[in-house]
Amino acid sequence: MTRPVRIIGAPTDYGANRRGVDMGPSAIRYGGLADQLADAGVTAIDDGDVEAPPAEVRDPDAEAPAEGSAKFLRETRDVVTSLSDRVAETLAAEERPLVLGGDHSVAIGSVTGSARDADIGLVWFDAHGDFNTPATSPSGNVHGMPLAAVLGVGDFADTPWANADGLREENVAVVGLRDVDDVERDAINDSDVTAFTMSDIDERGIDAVVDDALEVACAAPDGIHVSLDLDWLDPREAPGVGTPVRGGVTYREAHFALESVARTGELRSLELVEVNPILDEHNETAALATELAASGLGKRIL
Ligand SMILES: NC(=[NH2+])NCCC[C@H](N)C(=O)O
Ligand SMILES: [Mn+2]
Ligand SMILES: [Mn+2]
Repeated sequence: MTRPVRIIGAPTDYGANRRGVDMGPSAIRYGGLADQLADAGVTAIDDGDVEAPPAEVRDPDAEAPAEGSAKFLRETRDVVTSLSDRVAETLAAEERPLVLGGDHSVAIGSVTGSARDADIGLVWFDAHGDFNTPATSPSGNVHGMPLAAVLGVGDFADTPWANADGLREENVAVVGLRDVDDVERDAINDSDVTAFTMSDIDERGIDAVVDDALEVACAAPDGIHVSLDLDWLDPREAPGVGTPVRGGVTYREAHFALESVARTGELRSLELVEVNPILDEHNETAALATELAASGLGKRIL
């Protein structure tokens, strides 16, 4: 399946704890995305960015819920709703969306768009569970909530714009967990999502864990969405992220995982999130994101 790739930037930082991740799409483009995709042998069309006014431009008090519940949820809704449409239109045109974040809240748009009129699987590569809800979040940051949002977990059951129609917990795998909040841990354990921690990777190796994760996701009939939070990698490899956690996967483990994604032939849509160029070292995290995208889209060593 060599569908053309359509690049869609979602330059938000509403959901993050640190500013700057809204510059992620530029950093990733500047970091060599077009060249990497050419190396992967894919035709890429850059669709520019969805509209996402900087947080300063909006009135943060307008209809904002109380601090600690969900900050900038209204702004997030506006952006992810248009992103969701762009992703769905891209798929309807037989193209493959490549979404560039932005903070991880943009996944609400990518996943709802990808799961519109389709039953999809989801692989979530992340140090974090992103399984909080406005009621359980310790921070109020929506980037810690998108997986719960698309699955309609807890109070997100009453937030239809954030729920993905064609996604079931049984087809969701999270890989690389190492920083999970207490209530979030219970919610993950109570769900039908399959979660693999860094300890699972230590014990079984990246190949066994990624194989299992892909089996969970690829059981869905219409392909998989892959959401790659760059904080999945160890901060030594990916310093340019807002919520770094020690003990992440290595450079080669990450490439291997994305190469495994490409081998399934089931990749429907892909996103790269949480690249923060302000915190980065010479744009290396953005450049790494472009390389991993290429591996996911079929770039091979030989
Ligand atoms: N996409 C991310 N980087 N998420 C980090 C979430 C951190 C923490 N669990 C929170 O809810 O605030
Ligand atoms: Mn994360
Ligand atoms: Mn995340």
